[in-house]
Amino acid sequence: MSGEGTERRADGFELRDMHEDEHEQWVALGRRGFLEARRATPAAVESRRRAMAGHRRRVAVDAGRVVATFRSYGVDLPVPGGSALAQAVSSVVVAATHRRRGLLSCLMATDLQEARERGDALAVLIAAEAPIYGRFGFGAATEACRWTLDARGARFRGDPVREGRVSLELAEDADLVDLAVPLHDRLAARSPGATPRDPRWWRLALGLEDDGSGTDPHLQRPAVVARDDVGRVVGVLRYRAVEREEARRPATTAEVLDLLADGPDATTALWRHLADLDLVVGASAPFRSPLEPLPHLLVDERAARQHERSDFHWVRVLDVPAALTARRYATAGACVLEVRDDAGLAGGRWRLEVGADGTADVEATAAEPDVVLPVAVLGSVVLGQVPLVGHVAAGDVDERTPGAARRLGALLHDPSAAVLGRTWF
Ligand SMILES: CC(=O)SCCNC(=O)CCNC(=O)[C@H](O)C(C)(C)COP(=O)(O)OP(=O)(O)OC[C@H]1O[C@@H](n2cnc3c(N)ncnc32)[C@H](O)[C@@H]1OP(=O)(O)O
Repeated sequence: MSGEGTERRADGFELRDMHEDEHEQWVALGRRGFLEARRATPAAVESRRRAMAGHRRRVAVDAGRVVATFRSYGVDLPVPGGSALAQAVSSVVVAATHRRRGLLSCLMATDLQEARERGDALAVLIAAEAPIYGRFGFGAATEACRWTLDARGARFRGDPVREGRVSLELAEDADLVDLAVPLHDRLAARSPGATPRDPRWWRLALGLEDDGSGTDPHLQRPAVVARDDVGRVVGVLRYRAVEREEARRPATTAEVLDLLADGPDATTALWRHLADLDLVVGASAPFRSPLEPLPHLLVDERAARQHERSDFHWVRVLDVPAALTARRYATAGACVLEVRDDAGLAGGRWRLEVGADGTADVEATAAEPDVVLPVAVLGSVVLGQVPLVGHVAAGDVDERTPGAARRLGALLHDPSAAVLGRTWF
């Protein structure tokens, strides 16, 4: 270290907090790093500055130029039945001229160490590519997929709209910020891994504020709000038409931008609304949970299809007792688990004891372990969405007591459908 918070590497690169006058370089590097075609407008540069205020922003600097960026900030990450203090990691970019020289590795090591020292239980991110983060102890903890609905073939089993339990109304973009924020927060609180969306998130998504991501405020994006019989907002749907015509017949698809639904009536009403649109042959909804109930709403379940299923949130455990006691469990049980962590942050041997009320006690122990697993596997299963059984079958889990991995898997599993959606940390 040379100076507070500054590290000068043998190759001369300086790793340190970003100076405020380097913000424009930060934004430019980010846009180049993600191969975006458009330069950031001055409004977008300012918007990014506001968005990142209060976040930890680290850079690598080579001869006065910012060549790498790394941002992190604290979130209350929803976990089954509660939430855990977590470090959200974002804006990870190394200039194309400076890659594979260990810059990300240095920035990540410092950030995870600081998060651990601050007392964060977890770190979380959304990976640009799957091979990047496993080496840092992250495991894929939620999955997302694209659901398509063949509107012409879709017949729904019930009709909650006609029964009057949910009513739909058109909404203007400007009104949606106030309507959607409380609904999303309510749903996210019970959705492991859900990413926070503050009013600014919505203003950007709605094109009411420019962050340079190219959201065009002139595009038509119809929006519908669902209310229950006492007028409470229980659903928000936004979509855009992807127009096509084949042989003088419409082949347009409704691409879902947001579909937030609290309960089966709202879920059915919003999917039915998409299926009933005129001039549209189908709906396509990216970044949804694979547990979306859509097929179960239909007479012909095959009118709904899952595509592009893939990892979404990646989680790294920083503090095993804090991570395991933050969540609730569906069944009682006990297990001694040994966590292996090459980075020396979270390794150890712990006795997990879950009581009948679903809360856990976790204590360090010298007892022989029932199960030995790498920290990345624990990160993958700690939100309850990814089953342990797949990791066992892959040989990543060392089961020392017969049947213990299956019992631990049953303790950790929480099959609640995550609220995902287009999102960013
Ligand atoms: C949370 C987020 O922000 S996700 C966004 C990630 N950013 C991007 O995808 C933008 C484009 N890519 C980049 O900017 C860079 O390639 C980064 C940030 C992904 C990696 O930065 P680098 O400084 O090159 O990583 P670093 O040199 O520390 O690599 C460490 C190891 O990871 C491997 N690695 C890094 N990136 C990748 C990748 N995309 N695919 C496969 N392996 C990778 C390296 O090969 C290296 O392996 P080794 O130790 O066996 O030699």
